[in-house]
Amino acid sequence: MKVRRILKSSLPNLSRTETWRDNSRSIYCDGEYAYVPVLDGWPYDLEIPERAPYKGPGYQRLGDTLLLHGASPTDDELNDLIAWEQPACILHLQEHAGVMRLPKAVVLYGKPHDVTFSEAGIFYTLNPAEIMFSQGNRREKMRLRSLVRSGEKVADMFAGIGYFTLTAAFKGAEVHAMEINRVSFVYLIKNIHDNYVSKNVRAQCGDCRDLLSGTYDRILMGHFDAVDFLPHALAHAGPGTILHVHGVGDRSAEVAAAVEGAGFRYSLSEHKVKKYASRTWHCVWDVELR
Ligand SMILES: C[S@@+](CC[C@H](N)C(=O)[O-])C[C@H]1O[C@@H](n2cnc3c(N)ncnc32)[C@H](O)[C@@H]1O
Repeated sequence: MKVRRILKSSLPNLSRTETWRDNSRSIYCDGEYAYVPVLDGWPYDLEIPERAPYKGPGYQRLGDTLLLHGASPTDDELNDLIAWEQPACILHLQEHAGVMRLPKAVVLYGKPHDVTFSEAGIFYTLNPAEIMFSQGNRREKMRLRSLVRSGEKVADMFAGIGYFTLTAAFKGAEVHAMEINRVSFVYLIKNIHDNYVSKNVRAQCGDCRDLLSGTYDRILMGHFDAVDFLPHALAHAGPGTILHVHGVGDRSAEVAAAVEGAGFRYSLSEHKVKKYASRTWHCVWDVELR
């Protein structure tokens, strides 16, 4: 592979739009130097051997931090991954525990820290050792983006660091974001500010059951136990309100029973968000009240 050798410290000044740069290949770093792949026909400093592709366990990248799920990697797999991705930190996520879905993470390499990354034009900052971020919800965020209309009054009962709040605010909705975990709430406020949607979001730290107020056009219930919170959500809904109720497995009958119990006529549709376990899906039920 033909490369130009530059100081690693000057990487932030290197533009992706340099005409000589081969963006289809990754930059290789070794010590204080970075080796930037060069397109055919352009001057280069040296040729280095093609790297064998990484074949170890799958991982998720958030900024400069890698997250591994499932079985622990062997030492060889870990070393291959470090050489391949050159991360600052690698975490092995074992579970998301309790109602706050707090990650239980073992640090395999480096030191956990705040990471910033963008997804579909929205910037997120969080510390992945303290807060969950599911990239599997990306399709659901895109779906929400296509549904939300400017000026809608939206409640996000489980806002986390802003996964759905920011998406709705970007579409011009007036979002009431509620989050019980103080650590997540600090990131939520930062992410609202950093994405310039402060005028569209009212964020409150506390239990959504106590914070819901008035009637909403749309209610986002992004928690696996959302069905249990339906009576509280329905007390702040009216004809025309749309609820997005998340859950694992088939809980549509429970959703229907809660909505009927509150005296509403409704239409209900199910959407798959991501695979949760073999033959079990994380689903969202859209309920439109009449
Ligand atoms: C699954 S996480 C984040 C959900 C996010 N919408 C997503 O799609 O990834 C659920 C969040 O709900 C928060 N939470 C749990 N119970 C809550 C409650 N009663 N009121 C407000 N927030 C709550 C947790 O702290 C957590 O940040």
